[in-house]
Amino acid sequence: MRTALVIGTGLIGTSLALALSGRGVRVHLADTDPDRSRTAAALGAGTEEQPEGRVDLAVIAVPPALIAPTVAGLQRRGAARAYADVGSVKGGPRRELAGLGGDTASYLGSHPMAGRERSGPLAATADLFEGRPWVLTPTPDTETEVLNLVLELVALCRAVPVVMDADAHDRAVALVSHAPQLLSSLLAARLGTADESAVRLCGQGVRDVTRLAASEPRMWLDILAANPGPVADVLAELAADLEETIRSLRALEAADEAKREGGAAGIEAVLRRGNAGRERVPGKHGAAPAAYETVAVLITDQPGELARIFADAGRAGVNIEDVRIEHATGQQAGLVQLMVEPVSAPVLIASLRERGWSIRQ
Ligand SMILES: NC(=O)c1ccc[n+]([C@@H]2O[C@H](COP(=O)([O-])OP(=O)(O)OC[C@H]3O[C@@H](n4cnc5c(N)ncnc54)[C@H](O)[C@@H]3O)[C@@H](O)[C@H]2O)c1
Ligand SMILES: O=C(O)C(=O)C[C@]1(C(=O)O)C=C[C@@H](O)C=C1
Repeated sequence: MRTALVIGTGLIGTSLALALSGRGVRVHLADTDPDRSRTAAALGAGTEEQPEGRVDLAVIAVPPALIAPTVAGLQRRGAARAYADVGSVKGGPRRELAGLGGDTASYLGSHPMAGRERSGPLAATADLFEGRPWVLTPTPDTETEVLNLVLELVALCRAVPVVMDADAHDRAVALVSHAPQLLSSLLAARLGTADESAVRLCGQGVRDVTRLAASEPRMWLDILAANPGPVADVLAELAADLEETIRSLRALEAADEAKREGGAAGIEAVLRRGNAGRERVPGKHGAAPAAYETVAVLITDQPGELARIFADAGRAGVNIEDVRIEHATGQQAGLVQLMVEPVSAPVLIASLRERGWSIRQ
């Protein structure tokens, strides 16, 4: 692929444009908001100049409801050899494109399973998709050249291609992406009206489960409106689980010992089912979940502390597999949790202590 046109230079469009530009593709950028394409260009994602002829691949990174009309418009002016979108929902846009009389053979619906709770080009990073699944939904009429160009896009972004049927994809993301977004919002919404004395106690657990609640509501309304049935099905099952869990908790309050035992068994069953589900969540780079050991290091909240800790870990010859930062409320300090291979943990602890770091165990 030599040339690409990215329509919609928000988080996803700019991230993939940065990856393509960084690997030598000439990328043209377009957005209905000129500030966004200007910002993306200033970040090095490509040029705001529009292409003179047809580009190899047009990537449509606009909200789901606008994908089909945008693809159809580009196809009418023969903008590219192939068209791919990156929307979070796949069945609807393909059917809408067919309804608009668009060419479904030169279009391939795709969805990178990577993102974040922030929107816009300033949140973009070139490595956003590295090692992440990127769903492709070809149909029997998809042209081979189109599939190959989109596979090249995925390879240039260092993601892992996964082929799926569009409707099966939509049912899958209802469970692994769309319902989690709503559950995060629902829980965070409870904090909105909670007493300040409760909110000030927020620790890492509630931060983890409410991260997604910071997402852009308009974008998510668009995503959920394009996949309402499968998401409602997941939530209905969860509602049944919640009712069962509430019954168990009420039983734990009962005077009758047998009832309390039944309640405890119900709660334990939920927690164990949770353990089993969590174990199935793939680890980094789509690999099997890894059992890392956590080394917790106290840091002061000042510039360069994180860089220094990473450099010291590097000097100890230890690879950091994952990292989390916990900020202490009202203090200029925090706890950095470094996840490492179990064999590396003692080496890292000894080496960091030697270099003056305070380790929490
Ligand atoms: N945010 C995520 O985590 C994530 C992850 C994977 C896929 N997606 C999908 O990627 C797409 C883009 O999401 P995002 O998070 O980058 O959103 P974003 O809000 O950061 O960016 C969307 C951009 O599209 C522009 N835009 C809107 N209508 C346009 C039009 N008609 N023509 C040109 N530009 C237009 C907006 O001005 C904006 O800059 C969506 O379809 C979303 O479902 C999002
Ligand atoms: O990690 C996040 O912040 C995301 O919300 C990313 C996430 C996801 O649910 O995994 C969100 C929506 C996308 O369509 C793909 C990825």
